[in-house]
Formats: sequence, C-alpha cells, structure tokens
Amino acid sequence: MKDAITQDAPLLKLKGLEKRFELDKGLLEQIKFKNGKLTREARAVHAVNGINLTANRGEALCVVGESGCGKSTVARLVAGLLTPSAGEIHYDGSRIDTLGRRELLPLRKKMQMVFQNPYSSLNPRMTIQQALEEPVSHHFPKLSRAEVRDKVAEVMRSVGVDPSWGKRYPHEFSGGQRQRIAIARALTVDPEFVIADEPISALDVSIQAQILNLMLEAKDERGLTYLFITHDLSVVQHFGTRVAVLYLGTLCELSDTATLFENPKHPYSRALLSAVPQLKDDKPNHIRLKGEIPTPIEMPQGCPFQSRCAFATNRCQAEKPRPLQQPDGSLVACHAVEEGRIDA
Ligand SMILES: Nc1ncnc2c1ncn2[C@@H]1O[C@H](COP(=O)(O)OP(=O)(O)OP(=O)(O)O)[C@@H](O)[C@H]1O
Repeated sequence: MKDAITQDAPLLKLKGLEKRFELDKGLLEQIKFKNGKLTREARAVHAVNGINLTANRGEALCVVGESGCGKSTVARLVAGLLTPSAGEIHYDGSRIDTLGRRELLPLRKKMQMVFQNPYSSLNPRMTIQQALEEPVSHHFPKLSRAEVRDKVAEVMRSVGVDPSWGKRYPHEFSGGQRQRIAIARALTVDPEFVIADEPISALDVSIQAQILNLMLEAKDERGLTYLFITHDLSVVQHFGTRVAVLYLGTLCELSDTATLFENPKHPYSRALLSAVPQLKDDKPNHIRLKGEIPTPIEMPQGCPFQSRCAFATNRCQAEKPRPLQQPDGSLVACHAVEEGRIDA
C-alpha cells in the first residue's frame, strides 16, 4: 500500500536496514565456552547494520567506504537480489522488501542495475541486438518488432554504440564498449532509478571518465535517479549530489557532496578525504588510520569505528552513536563531534 506521499517525498527510503549472512560453520566451531557453560552460537557476517537513508528524485546518491563495508550488499538489497534480515525498503512511497517475485515485476522496469562487470548483464551467447531487444519486448509487449528495433537503435546511438554492430557478441567489444552496452540494456526499458555498483572500477582509467560522463548525460536527459556505489572519492566528487559514508555496515556521515569535500566531520570521512589527491595547496595532511578494519562477524559494541579512531573514549566503546543533524544539514554519527571534541 502507498504511504502518504508528497511530490517531494524521496524515491527511495531505507529504514533501519540490516543484512546478516549466516555462516553454516561446523558444529565444533559454533560451540563456545561462555559464563562457565558450553553454548552454541550462530555466527553471522553483519554486513549492513541498521541503515536509514533516502534518495531523492533526480539525485545521484553515492555510497562510499572501504572494501567490505557493505556497499554492494546495500545495492543488492535495494535491487531485491537479497532479502533484508530486518528493516524496510520503500520505493516511490510503497514498501517493496516484502513483495513477492510477481509483485516486483512492474518495479523491475522502473529500477535497473549496472554492475562492475558488464558480462553479468550480457549473455555471451546472445548478440548485443538480441540482448538489448529482449528486455524491451518483455516490458513493452505492445510494441511491434520494428518499433522494438528502433527503440534499441536509438538507445545504442545515445550511449555511443553504432547500431550496425548489433550482430556482434559481447566478447567482440572492448571493456568500455561492453559497459556502454550494459548501460544501454538498462536504459532500453526507460527506468527512473539506476543502481550502479562500481560501474567503472574494472575499466581503464582513460575510459572511466567517458563512462561517468555518459551516465551523467543519461541522468540529465532522462531525469534518472542514481544509487551509485563506489570506493573512489574522486568519482564521488565528479558524480555525486549527496554522499553516504559507510563503515562496517553503518552510516557514519551523510552530506551534500560539496559540504563533505569542504568540511568532512566524522573522523573516518576525514581520513578517507585526506587520502584524495587535491590540486589545491591546502590539502589536509594525510591521516593514516591505525589498525585493520574489524571483522563484521565480531561486531564491536559501541561505535564501529572506535578501534581505529584517534578520538575514541569510554563512551565510544559502550554506546553506538546515532546520526545527528549538523548546522550545515549533514548527518554525522560520532560522539566526538556531538561533544564538540572535533570542530564540525
Ligand atoms: N553472500 C555472502 N555470504 C557471506 N558474507 C558475505 C556475502 N556477501 C557479502 N558478504 C560479506 O559482507 C560484508 C560486506 O560485503 P560487501 O560486498 O557488501 O562490501 P563492499 O563494501 O561492497 O566491498 P567491496 O568494495 O570489496 O565489494 C563483507 O564482509 C563480505 O565478505
């Protein structure tokens, strides 16, 4: 059922989203000696831990963080490829995480996904013409064959792929061209929301900017909304309207892109930003994070970032910080920022 929505309501809303991957380890590995007793514990990877987030219509919401912080899991949950362990996903005012396969079908047209590896969405045994026509025929059953062909040709041209190459197979293209074709496949069904999971990470640096620009043009021309997953902050700076910084499956900071780059507040965001090469002289000193990212199997109590944070106190060990709104509108989950121990 539709929530009460206004025109300004977010297109996507995540409420307390959680994903645990249960580990079916051997019985002996699950048995632990605790409080003088032998107990059996179900062990799980806590990939996403209670994320609240919205994507507004027409924006490019970037999700960043180190490898393993849960970025792809968020993308796959939103796309319906994974089921949440807890929490809710709302799209255009309706809850979607509880829908069955059939009920999700109309949404499949509105919401498309672009992966890091374009082979994931291109069948190697289909010519690209067949691969692109298939979703159009499926989602627009009233179109004639000629209309389907015209629609595909128009999208191919818009992503810089010559329609006369339609009889070729995916392996006959370069990595950059293949990603253009995968983007075309997503665009052929006229989506309104595109989830892009590291779409340029596997490409040559010289090609990356071309694909990013292509995705930005598609956004402007088609009024798309993006959920854009990346580990690369220079990509965020170029592409993002807003940025969500994740650490161990938890939201640390959510901010306008310009605000985050000018004034990152969470100690983790500061460390990430300090590692981005800048042209300006006033680049902050590179903050080296101590230690390794903890395992998401043994989640620490309190703030997930405490073991690597220079500002951590007893409170940080005991109490998980909630995201609090800052005067510039950003949300930051950090006791040190809240207590004024870091200039915000
Ligand atoms: N199917 C699965 N089963 C068990 N653990 C998983 C599964 N998928 C992901 N994980 C774990 O969940 C955590 C988050 O993974 P995820 O792929 O979402 O991170 P990420 O930030 O996208 O990392 P990367 O940039 O390396 O892809 C990691 O610890 C990962 O090992």
